[in-house]
Amino acid sequence: MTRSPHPRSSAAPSPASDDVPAVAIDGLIKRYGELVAVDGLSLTVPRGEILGLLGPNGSGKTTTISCLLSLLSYDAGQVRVLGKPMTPTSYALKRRVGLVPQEVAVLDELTVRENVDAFCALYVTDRTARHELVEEAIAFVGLEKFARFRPAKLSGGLLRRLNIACGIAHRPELVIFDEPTVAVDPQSRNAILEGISRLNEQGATIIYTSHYMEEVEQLCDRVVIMDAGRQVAAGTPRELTAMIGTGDRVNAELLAPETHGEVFLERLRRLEHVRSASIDSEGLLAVECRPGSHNLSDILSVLSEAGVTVGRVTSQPPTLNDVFLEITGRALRDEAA
Ligand SMILES: Nc1ncnc2c1ncn2[C@@H]1O[C@H](COP(=O)(O)OP(=O)(O)OP(=O)(O)O)[C@@H](O)[C@H]1O
Repeated sequence: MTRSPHPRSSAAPSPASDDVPAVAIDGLIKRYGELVAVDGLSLTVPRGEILGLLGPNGSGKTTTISCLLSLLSYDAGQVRVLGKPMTPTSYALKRRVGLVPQEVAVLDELTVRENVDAFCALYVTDRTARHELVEEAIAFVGLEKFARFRPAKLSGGLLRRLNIACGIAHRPELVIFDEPTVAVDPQSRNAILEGISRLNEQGATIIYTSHYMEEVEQLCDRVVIMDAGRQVAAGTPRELTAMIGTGDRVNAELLAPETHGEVFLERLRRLEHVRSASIDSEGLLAVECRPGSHNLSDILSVLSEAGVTVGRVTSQPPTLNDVFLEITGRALRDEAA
């Protein structure tokens, strides 16, 4: 997705309407029988933002999106999109929003071009205008060479790109991506993330749901972390990682780990900036530091004094997974396939 630029969203916000958030959700509750899938969620997305909704499978992201678009009824709460209440029959409002759903939703009997045209026709009736929009959307996702192909001939990554073209061809002001990179090869994944950034640069507000914290960290201005239908934390990736008690993680590959006792681990744990130290079954030493500065040389000195020889040493700043772990006691990845 690196070809011709997609022009600014057709109804780019006027300066006056910039004050109206793209999305305002207040006290949303959605139950499926006994199960509370969304539990009192409130969320505001200012215009121009890329908001990441991050949470493990089943945390309520898709249900939130479906309620937001009035594709599902809900039990309590209010939803306003681009300043207006969203209802099942808000057709004019829906024209200003694009959804790229989690499951690829295209028509098998139509070609790539016909698919994009069919989705665009839901919102744009004028054929000439639509022709231009369709060609732009196909170029935007880099599918020009495949325009005459049917979906069955496309790889998983290309199918995802077609799914995106179908969701954005009508140039929506707000675009919602629901886990668009699941089961996608790295090249297509990068192309998708790049394309989303470009859409945002051209004026679209983005909501991006994912259980891949790396993508959310890379792409999003602000992140809302969900668990069991609730918002458990919100902020920029930097704010979120700064608010927890975990600092950098130092990992060191221990050579002949079986020859070392536990004594040096105890010494490491006594260092002022060390929060925890452990060795996994493969002989990898993991030292979790406290936030702020830490002294790698202290750690290496303890190892050297104890006669421990190390291979590769790495140091990583805290991630959104650490944030999730600290708040919920579970890792995002445990539940995310
Ligand atoms: N139609 C439904 N009927 C009953 N329960 C449902 C239905 N859809 C979703 N759920 C349940 O609601 C909860 C939230 O699901 P939802 O799909 O919104 O989560 P998610 O964070 O989007 O996860 P995923 O990435 O797996 O889709 C889960 O426990 C799920 O099993």
